[in-house]
Amino acid sequence: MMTLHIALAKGRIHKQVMAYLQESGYDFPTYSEESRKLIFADRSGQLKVTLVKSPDVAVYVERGATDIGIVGKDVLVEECFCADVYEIADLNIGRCRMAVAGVAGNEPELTKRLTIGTKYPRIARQYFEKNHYSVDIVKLNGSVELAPLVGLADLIVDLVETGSTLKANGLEVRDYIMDFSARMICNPVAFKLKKREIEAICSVMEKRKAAGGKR
Ligand SMILES: Nc1ncnc2c1ncn2[C@@H]1O[C@H](COP(=O)(O)OP(=O)(O)OP(=O)(O)O)[C@@H](O)[C@H]1O
Ligand SMILES: O=P(O)(O)OC[C@H]1O[C@H](OP(=O)(O)OP(=O)(O)O)[C@H](O)[C@@H]1O
Repeated sequence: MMTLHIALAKGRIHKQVMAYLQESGYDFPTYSEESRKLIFADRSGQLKVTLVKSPDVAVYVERGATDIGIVGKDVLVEECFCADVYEIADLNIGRCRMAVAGVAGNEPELTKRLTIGTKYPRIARQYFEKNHYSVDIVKLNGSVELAPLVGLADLIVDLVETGSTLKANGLEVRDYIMDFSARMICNPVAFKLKKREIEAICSVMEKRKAAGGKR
């Protein structure tokens, strides 16, 4: 077997996937959640894992720097990565929904041009265009829930899982746009050359999915 190189989206996804891999018997001697290292080899030589920022996962895979990658579908849709990599599995982890939200009980005047705060400008623009709203999109990089509280935006478009961040900040969902989960993507050349290795890792992840995707 050849070594399979995987790019994992840093954050929730890498933590969950590394826990799965370790529970499934892969041993990464130099890995810990706190480590500042970015690349980890498994003792058996089967896997090498690289931690990268979410929007970069498909870049590494597309260019063949890694064979496969694991990243949220939200990022793939926003970055429009679909043509040059294969999406080979829905891992059923990192499940969340993209929602439009605003200050609870405070509906904005829909006839005026609305300002929308979001980490996902493309998804937000498409949604409001489809619904015939005229909007200004303000691209933010996190803590998006703050924007309507300080007058930076009328509404936000952001991910919701439990709803606790919205609730803690006095916001409510106005509409749901799409559901998302983590996907495995593959470089087309690696898909041919490392078929066996890719099938092996897919079956490890499938077992976890069948077990309910819980740690
Ligand atoms: N609250 C959530 N619950 C479940 N999955 C989530 C949640 N927020 C995000 N995700 C999913 O996990 C992926 C990674 O999100 P995470 O917040 O860990 O990283 P990130 O936002 O890229 O990190 P940062 O912006 O801090 O660099 C997202 O792209 C999405 O698919
Ligand atoms: O519905 P909940 O379970 O509360 O989860 C939703 C929150 O999780 C994500 O933020 P994250 O923790 O990634 O922080 P960020 O604001 O830095 O992106 C998302 O952007 C929401 O803010």
